[in-house]
Amino acid sequence: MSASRPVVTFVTGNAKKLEEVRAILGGDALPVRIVSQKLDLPELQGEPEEISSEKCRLAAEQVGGPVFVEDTSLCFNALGGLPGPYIKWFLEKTGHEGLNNLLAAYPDKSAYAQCIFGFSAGPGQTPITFDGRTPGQIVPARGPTDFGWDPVFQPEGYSETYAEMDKAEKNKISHRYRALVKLQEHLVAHGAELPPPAKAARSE
Ligand SMILES: O=P(O)(O)OP(=O)(O)OP(=O)(O)OC[C@H]1O[C@@H](n2cnc3c(O)ncnc32)[C@H](O)[C@@H]1O
Ligand SMILES: [Mg+2]
Repeated sequence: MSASRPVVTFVTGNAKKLEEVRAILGGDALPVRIVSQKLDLPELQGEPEEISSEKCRLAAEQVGGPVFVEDTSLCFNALGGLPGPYIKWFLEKTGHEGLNNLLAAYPDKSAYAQCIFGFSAGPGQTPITFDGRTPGQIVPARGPTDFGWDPVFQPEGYSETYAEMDKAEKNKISHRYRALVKLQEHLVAHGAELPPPAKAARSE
């Protein structure tokens, strides 16, 4: 039975994102089957919503069927929301310490993590976006360093950084969780209308 469910491909080059998306979405409750494909898609400059939407449009063309992607931003309030969608490059070039140093001149260390999922029913189908935000503070790095900027982000109301938190705990309050709940609702409501699996989608 599960083999005939429409297939939706999560396109990402990031294994940790995939791990969290799988953990949050869980097993068989959806009317669609989620598979994944590792593609490094070009990302435009612009507002996070446009980046996610355009990334999704390209993913749908490349995969040739229903897809979703996500784009994650880390936004510092003192810097008007930067680095925002460019956090990947800031992190890569300056590291955790550099991210803290960016805020050295400002008393306001508040930030928010934002995740925007883009979903498209297939090539030529306009992407829909679903966003989720978690507010917090930028702090000196604490905890394991296996996922991006997790060690420097301490969510509001918690004394641990994302990195120090239990994975399950992070997944209950994270920006990714909050956005994914909305995508999940959409898939529950409309997933069965998607075309049945035609081309076998790749899974990894
Ligand atoms: O292929 P895609 O899905 O684009 O994967 P990516 O790693 O390029 O991801 P983004 O373009 O969304 O860039 C977001 C950056 O933030 C990091 N990141 C994403 N989600 C995170 C999270 O929940 N905690 C910590 N770091 C995260 C990620 O490793 C990137 O460096
Ligand atoms: Mg990317």
